[in-house]
Amino acid sequence: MDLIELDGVEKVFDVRRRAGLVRREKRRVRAVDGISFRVARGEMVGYIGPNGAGKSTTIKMLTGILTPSGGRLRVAGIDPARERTRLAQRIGVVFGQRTTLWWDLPLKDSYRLMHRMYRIPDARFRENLDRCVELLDLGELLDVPVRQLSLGQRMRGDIAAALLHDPEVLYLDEPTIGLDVVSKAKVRGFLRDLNAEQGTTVLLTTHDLQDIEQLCRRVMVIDHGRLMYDGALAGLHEVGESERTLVVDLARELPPVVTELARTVRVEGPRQWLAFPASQSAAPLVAAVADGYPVVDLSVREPDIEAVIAKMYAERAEP
Ligand SMILES: Nc1ncnc2c1ncn2[C@@H]1O[C@H](COP(=O)(O)OP(=O)(O)OP(=O)(O)O)[C@@H](O)[C@H]1O
Repeated sequence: MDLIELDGVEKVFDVRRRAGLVRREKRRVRAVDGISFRVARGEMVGYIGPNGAGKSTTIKMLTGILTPSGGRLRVAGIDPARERTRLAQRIGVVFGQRTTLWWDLPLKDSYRLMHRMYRIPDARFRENLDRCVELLDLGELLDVPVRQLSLGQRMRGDIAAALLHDPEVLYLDEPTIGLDVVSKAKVRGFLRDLNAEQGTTVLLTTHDLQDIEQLCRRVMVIDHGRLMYDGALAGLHEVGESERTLVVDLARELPPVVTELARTVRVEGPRQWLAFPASQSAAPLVAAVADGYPVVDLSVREPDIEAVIAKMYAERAEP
């Protein structure tokens, strides 16, 4: 069953900006320009794009904070803008850059307030809180005011807050921003387990492509308010025409390897780097190199997803 449905959704902002001392110019910004997609229950989907692409605007429409200018949007069968309060019971939201917790209160008091706000049955609240406290390592932090928490601790506190009422859908906007390697690993591990064990549907916006690589099988790329790609992460390599690299260790220093199957892009002593299209098998290249050169060792490096996406954005930006 599809939990999130968008059909030709648009959001247009009218912005006034100064065009001289007194004159003001009206400008229309198409932040979201006719987006359609479906997310099935239990999916974990990455939603990525460069700055200003329209990601936050989409998330805000999905939570009901913003009303679409056009198109049709449903979350769990609910029109978010019309029934924002009813939808709030079904969704959880985490904004990495902002907290939903009460700054001066100890973490546990924020949770108590949410208990009441969302009218969560006592037993369910206790069970969910216990699970989050254990899995997100919050035990020592419950009595600490939020303003005294580190960024990573606060983020874990925020994720717990978003899950106390058992939402079916969780929107995460930059959940690992500014976190160190250990905290990132903790957050990612928790989200992976949450999705696998509770079946929570997750829509994840991030600039950290490792979040996507480690968590999402499906990724959507948005740019200038339009959906540019929707599919498996692996498929992005083909769209981005990326290359894999065959690293060859030769028995001695030799001139660059010549083969029509690849380009030799780097030579350092007896080691050479040969780039070839990611969509092609490495086998014929390996055979050709081993046949013509004194090979001691070989390894294949996969394309760097960040390079693929950067290339994709750059190509789209060209007129
Ligand atoms: N309230 C608003 N009023 C006017 N324009 C807005 C408003 N909110 C967003 N925009 C514009 O809409 C476009 C999309 O913005 P949005 O915040 O959705 O991008 P984003 O993909 O989330 O970017 P980032 O990665 O920087 O957070 C931008 O051009 C932005 O300036």
